[in-house]
Amino acid sequence: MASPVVEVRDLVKKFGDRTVLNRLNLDIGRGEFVALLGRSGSGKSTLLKVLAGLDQEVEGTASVGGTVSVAFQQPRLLPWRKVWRNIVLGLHQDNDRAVAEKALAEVRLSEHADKWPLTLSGGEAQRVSLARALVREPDLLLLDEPFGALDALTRLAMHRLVEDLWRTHQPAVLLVTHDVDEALVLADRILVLGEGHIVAEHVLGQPRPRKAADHAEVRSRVLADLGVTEGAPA
Ligand SMILES: Nc1ncnc2c1ncn2[C@@H]1O[C@H](COP(=O)(O)OP(=O)(O)OP(=O)(O)O)[C@@H](O)[C@H]1O
Repeated sequence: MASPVVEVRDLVKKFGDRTVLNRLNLDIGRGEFVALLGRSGSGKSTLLKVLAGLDQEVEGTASVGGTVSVAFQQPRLLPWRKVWRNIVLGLHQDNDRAVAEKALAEVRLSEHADKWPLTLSGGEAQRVSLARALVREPDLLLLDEPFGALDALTRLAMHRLVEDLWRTHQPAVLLVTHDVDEALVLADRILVLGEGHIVAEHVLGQPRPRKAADHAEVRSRVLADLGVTEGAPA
């Protein structure tokens, strides 16, 4: 892989006596879209926190070549700042309304610039959160179950939006999800976390959009990796 944006080598993360990540290795290429699946408690969010630089008490190395933005399941907007000010919060040009408006147009929320976050729907708030992440033009975008709290139709619309934004901005993406179908639609590569490290990798075919039929076989294999009997929820 030419100059990976993420290089993780023998990463170990312990909480007290408990080893959550155990000699984990991972490379992500520039502009690559990777989905990370794993059973509840397998350490997905822990890995994202390490990559975001929020947890540095680890053994091994986790290097990121460039800037990182994170979007979480909960949008985490500041309720006392209008939507546009949330987007540019902390940027060096954080009074730059034009920057915020461009980002809002990209997530199709132009008319919401002057609203308060608490007046937004869940899907709208999540789009603001994406705009805030992308306005920093990150080399790596970490998405921690960003669509998990949304209804099914909104989630489908978000998938299309994220794919558009990914094509426009071309960050590498690491998406944590419980939804195998979401991973199949969005990712170039699906990784399965178990026993503290990557236990399976599935490379998905190009070009996009792939056909549903092409997904069926990979879907079965990912579910088997997760120890889920097909037909049962992951
Ligand atoms: N700050 C902490 N202190 C102690 N234990 C923690 C801490 N953070 C996470 N853990 C433990 O580490 C394990 C992995 O947690 P993590 O949140 O990374 O899992 P996950 O795969 O993201 O789970 P889920 O899919 O349910 O969100 C869990 O057993 C959790 O209880």
